[in-house]
Amino acid sequence: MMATLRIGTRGSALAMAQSSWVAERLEDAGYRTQLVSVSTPGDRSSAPISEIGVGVFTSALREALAAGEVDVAVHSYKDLPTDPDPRLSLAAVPVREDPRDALVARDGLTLGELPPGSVVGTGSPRRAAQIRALGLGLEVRGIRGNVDTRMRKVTDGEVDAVVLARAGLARVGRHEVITETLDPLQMLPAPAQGALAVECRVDDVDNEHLLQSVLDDPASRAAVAAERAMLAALEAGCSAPIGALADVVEDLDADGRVAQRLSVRGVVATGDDQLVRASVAGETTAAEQLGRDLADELLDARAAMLSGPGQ
Ligand SMILES: NCc1[nH]cc(CCC(=O)O)c1CC(=O)O
Repeated sequence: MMATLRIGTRGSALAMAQSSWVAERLEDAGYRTQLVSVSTPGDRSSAPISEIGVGVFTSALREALAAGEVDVAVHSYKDLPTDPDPRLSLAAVPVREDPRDALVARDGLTLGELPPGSVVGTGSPRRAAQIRALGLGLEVRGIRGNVDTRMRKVTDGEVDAVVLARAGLARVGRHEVITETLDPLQMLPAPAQGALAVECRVDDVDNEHLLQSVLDDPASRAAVAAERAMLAALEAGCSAPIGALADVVEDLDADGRVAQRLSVRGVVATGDDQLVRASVAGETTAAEQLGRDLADELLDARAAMLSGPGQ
């Protein structure tokens, strides 16, 4: 008789939706699962993420996994620190949800329809910098809280709109509140947004193979690897004003054959709300190198902008 896989999860609606989704895939493949709730300091605090730190949502789950209290940890990939944990293995990156950001605005409005002076609530420096750079005269106000708390600020009239990950809304079945899905040309998502990271202990090799064979999606893994390598090379955490999005695209190779390539875009805010953008493309098998190349391009472009002729 096979042992039951204990899946560690945070108690939030989003975390429960994500770990239940993973549990269902495993059950469908014939494995028995059990969800084990793990509470984290990030769930208990309402301070800004920039104060409580990267990894606040994920470290308690990782500790429970490393200690053998659970066999599988399911994280929102974008919440994981870039430093690898040598005790753990990234067994699977399941097929990614829509990575884009979404606007939830009063009266069904889109970004372009919000009158100048409208207040957009977001605690994310990445989202704030990109909203300001649109030049629409929108005011950004820092807010935090779970998906429901943030949406309530719109219905209560405290802000005119909020920006949230589309994937988070979709996973909790609330995508109908979205008034506009933001084009990545205007709003590049956080590296790994919309993707899950499924971890197990590094020495739990059978479990690692099982999780990989049932759950891993190589295209999602490659895209996210490039975005995270860019982030790591820029030595920034999840709350930094950095966006990235990699897409697997069909392209013609040197011999005119259709081949899969990875196209990666990145954006960095300079601190005075100017944005620096760059993009690279290459082999999906070289995802991490592509991410590092993109980081180099962004750093060069930023240096050129900061030292260039002022206006
Ligand atoms: N930082 C919190 C967080 N972590 C993951 C998601 C959404 C799901 C995802 O991006 O995978 C969210 C909420 C949000 O950014 O709106």
